[in-house]
Amino acid sequence: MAVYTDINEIDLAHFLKDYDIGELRSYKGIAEGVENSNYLLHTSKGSYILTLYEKRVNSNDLPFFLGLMQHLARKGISCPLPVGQKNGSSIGELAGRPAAIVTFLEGMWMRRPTVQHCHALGEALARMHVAGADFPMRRSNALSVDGWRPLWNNSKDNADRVEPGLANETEADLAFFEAHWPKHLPTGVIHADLFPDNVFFLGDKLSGLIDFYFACTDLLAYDVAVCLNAWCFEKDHSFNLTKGTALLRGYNSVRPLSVEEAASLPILARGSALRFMLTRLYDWLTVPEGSFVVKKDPMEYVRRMRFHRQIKSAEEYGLLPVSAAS
Ligand SMILES: Nc1ncnc2c1ncn2[C@@H]1O[C@H](COP(=O)(O)OP(=O)(O)OP(=O)(O)O)[C@@H](O)[C@H]1O
Ligand SMILES: N[C@@H](CCO)C(=O)O
Repeated sequence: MAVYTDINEIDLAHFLKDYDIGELRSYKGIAEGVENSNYLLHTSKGSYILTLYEKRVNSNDLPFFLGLMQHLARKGISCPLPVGQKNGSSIGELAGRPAAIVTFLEGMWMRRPTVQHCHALGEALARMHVAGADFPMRRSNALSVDGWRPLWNNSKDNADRVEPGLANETEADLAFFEAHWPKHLPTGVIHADLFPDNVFFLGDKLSGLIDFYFACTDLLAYDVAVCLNAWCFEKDHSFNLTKGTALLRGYNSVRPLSVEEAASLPILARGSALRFMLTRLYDWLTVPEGSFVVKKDPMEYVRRMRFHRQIKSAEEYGLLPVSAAS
């Protein structure tokens, strides 16, 4: 569960004096999430989410994350809106942690996304990319190709404990990406972690995007690749072509991928599978048993890496040829 930092009602009431969100009626920790501590607040003015940023979030990045949510919300993207303090700042401190309050989004995330959900997700992702185009701040992606080797160096000696041969397999992939990673594709603001648990729906209608704490400036098509990995594989690890087609069709209906982006999709999908394998592997090997962090299975993403190695073109993910798509 993700409540690493405990708060008490006295400190919370004191913290809330800096905000104009009414009287506190109740608060409770939210079990979901991995990175930060989240609380649901009910006040006389409504419901809010209080986030205490834990060690893995660099407080220097908070103005980017919170500024981005403000920018996207202003452009009509449904995402949490940071609530300003009376002095205008959106970042405070509580229990020794940087903390922020954002508006509560209605909806729930889909444990088993359908083809319709994948289509809606593709559309929403493209809308977010378009809305982010004039966001003035930049943040480089610490978890792109240059960041993978340092991350890998922490795990490589123990990787074969997860599966014999994984160390050599990963080394070969890293060398491949370092030599071939695309550099000249369109860039902009990407979410970089738009998994189903970060997308809320009310029925089949997408109601909002949350968790912008990996957002950064990077290749837009990389975000599409992350979503293909996160949304279009089934529990038995097979790729669902119908879901891939729906996701890409949804995306293309708002922001058509260029020919170059489409051609790079296989390497981007393979690279983003490696990125999630590496962070999962690190947690798998380092987070002690019985800790609050829910460890996710790195092998799920090793299987995806193997799948993407066989892919020759974006059509195999369901991208329709340009003439058929229009
Ligand atoms: N604005 C919001 N409105 C409604 N619920 C929210 C909101 N923000 C967060 N939550 C709830 O808190 C949970 C955890 O949030 P979030 O995903 O941001 O946490 P996290 O620790 O950064 O997790 P991770 O990075 O592992 O996805 C969500 O699954 C959701 O239940
Ligand atoms: N979405 C990530 C975890 C949190 O960012 C994963 O599934 O590995």
